[in-house]
Amino acid sequence: MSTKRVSLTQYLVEQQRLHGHIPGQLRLLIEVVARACKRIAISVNKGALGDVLGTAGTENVQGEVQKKLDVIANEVLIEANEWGGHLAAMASEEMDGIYVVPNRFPQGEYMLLFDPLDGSSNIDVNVSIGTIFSVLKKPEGHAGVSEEDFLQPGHQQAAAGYCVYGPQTTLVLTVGDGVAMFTLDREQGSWVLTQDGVRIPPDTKEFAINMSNMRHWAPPVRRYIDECLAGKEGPRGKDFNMRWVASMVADVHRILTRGGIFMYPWDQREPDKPGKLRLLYEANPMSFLVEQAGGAATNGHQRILDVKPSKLHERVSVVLGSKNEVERVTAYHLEAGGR
Ligand SMILES: O=P(O)(O)OC[C@H]1O[C@](O)(COP(=O)(O)O)[C@@H](O)[C@@H]1O
Ligand SMILES: [Mg+2]
Ligand SMILES: [Mg+2]
Repeated sequence: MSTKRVSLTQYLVEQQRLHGHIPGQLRLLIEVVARACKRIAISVNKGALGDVLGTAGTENVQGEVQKKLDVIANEVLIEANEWGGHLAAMASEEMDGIYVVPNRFPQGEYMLLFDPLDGSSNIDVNVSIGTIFSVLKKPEGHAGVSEEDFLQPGHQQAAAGYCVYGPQTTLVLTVGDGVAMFTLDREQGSWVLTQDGVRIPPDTKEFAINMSNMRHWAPPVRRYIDECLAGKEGPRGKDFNMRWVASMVADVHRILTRGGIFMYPWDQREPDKPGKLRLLYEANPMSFLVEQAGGAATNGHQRILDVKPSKLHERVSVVLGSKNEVERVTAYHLEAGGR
């Protein structure tokens, strides 16, 4: 496919018609999500002019202080999608339970999960933030929809993606046939395909981790980072670079663009929590994208996409990116046993 002015709609129609990858309902659902992201991008760009910075004065179910944009982005996604007619229910980082689409709206067979605003700590300092989403099919065989229906392993996702609000606004998408990137053309108001068949190189010299947590890490993570830090003279025989944006969307976008490894591992500050990031609407969609681009994603012990969730806001340890590095970190965990 030529990358010359192919719109998101054209790309999706092609996926639907020529390759038979996606049903019509899913195509339209993705278009609604993309439209919502455009609206969120407008609010993000307004910043102080739109009175969207700062805290909302409320907390979400996970005890995190909500920023105004967390709340705005959540509302935009719900409002856009409940009219779409393709959904049975939605779930979000910012909502305690699931949101069943009321029956005054048209009903559909999909379920949408999202982190409406990822990288909240970067909103007020004008650093890249994003929206992450995951699409599941509602299980057949029963009427209605419950929280239980959302607890599917990530390999069952029908589609996943994110939108990064940075120097450019970019939508990154997979429907299970590779990864495509679309850049928002603000003058035209349209998403233009700017990269198809995204590939993550298997090797890298760049890692992303919050180093301030080093003293709390488990030994396998410590071992991996120590070896990277030892550089040319160490066991890896090469110098490594480090990047940490602290917006998962931006860190994963860099990895999809030029490779690297991203880790938010379990640590001993809260030993009962498997990690900081959420499985269903952060780790799963990102893992689907990374695998579709030839990378790997594990929780240190197993493929993230094979983890069977037990609750909606479940957390997970995350190691993702360049395949050979992710396999190395996973091997260190398996050798060490335990965490
Ligand atoms: O501030 P820390 O500990 O480095 O954590 C950064 C991580 O937290 C997150 O911001 C969590 O996402 P939310 O902003 O959606 O809560 C990730 O995007 C990022 O990777
Ligand atoms: Mg997040
Ligand atoms: Mg968030």
